[in-house]
Amino acid sequence: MDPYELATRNTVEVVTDEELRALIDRPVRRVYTGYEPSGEIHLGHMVTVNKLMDLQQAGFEVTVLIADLHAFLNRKGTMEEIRETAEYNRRCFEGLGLRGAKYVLGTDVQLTPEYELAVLKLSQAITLNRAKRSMDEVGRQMDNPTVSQMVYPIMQMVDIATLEVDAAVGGIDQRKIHMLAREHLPSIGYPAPVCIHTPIINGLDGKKMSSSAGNVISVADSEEDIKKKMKKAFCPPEVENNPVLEILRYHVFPRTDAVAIRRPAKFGGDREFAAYEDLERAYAAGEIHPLDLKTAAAAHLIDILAPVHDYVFSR
Ligand SMILES: N[C@@H](Cc1ccc(O)cc1)C(=O)O
Repeated sequence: MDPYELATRNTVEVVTDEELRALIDRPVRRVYTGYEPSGEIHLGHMVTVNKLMDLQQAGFEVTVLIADLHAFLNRKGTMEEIRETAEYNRRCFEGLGLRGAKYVLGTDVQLTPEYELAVLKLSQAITLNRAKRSMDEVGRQMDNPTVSQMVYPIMQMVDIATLEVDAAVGGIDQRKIHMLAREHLPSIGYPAPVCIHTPIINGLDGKKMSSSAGNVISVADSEEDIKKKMKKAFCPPEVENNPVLEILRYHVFPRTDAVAIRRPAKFGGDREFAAYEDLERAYAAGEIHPLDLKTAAAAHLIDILAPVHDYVFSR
């Protein structure tokens, strides 16, 4: 696959397309994603992990920021609690295939005088209103935001300059922060980053994904857990809001050449798909039973996650 196609497949938006094309022509190109340390690394995180792997294959140098201070500012726990999950998360990302990436812990780069000065400069240029709105889909309990949650997006902007990356990858929920970065980083002497946005996928029940709702599959899940959860997954006969199809599209196809759907002979026997679009078309046409779709998705997901699970927990 050519670098442009690798960079853009399964994205919802690239800002801007021309800038991405120009970047791909440069001999050295750097991209990053930041993650707040999280109790479990799950299918939601894996959408951007897969995109970073695409970009690595497209010749980008990849940095993964484990944003411990950001998690703290966003009221996700004490610094000690967050520190503990940070190391675990790094193992998960490596296990998922992000080897050879540069891993940076937020607190290791965010407490220098230069970083602080950049934060202060930008904080003087950005209105409270813009800062707050940029956190709409990222901040916790934003009906009652803290000052730290206004510092958060500004630090995220300064991360881009500090890590010296040309491009930022994130879910579409990062869009408003990224737009602020594009607008304001030039004022501190740093070029506007190219922004690559991936979709936010639904939980297994078709509702908003959340670890506490238990509607996610994570790296910590065993084969049995995955089977059980997939069996219960919401899988309507249509293409819209279908979490099983989303798993096949964003997690299975990027990591495999072909997906086999096993069907009883009386329903036409097995079928194999080399591209997601073909499978989606067949499903929409009623040629694949939801149960057979689920079984195939579960089997592939197990193949993908079992070695990750082993890597993370075999110590
Ligand atoms: N805002 C990201 C985390 C993040 C933090 C700092 C960054 O520089 C980048 C990303 C999230 O919602 O999880």
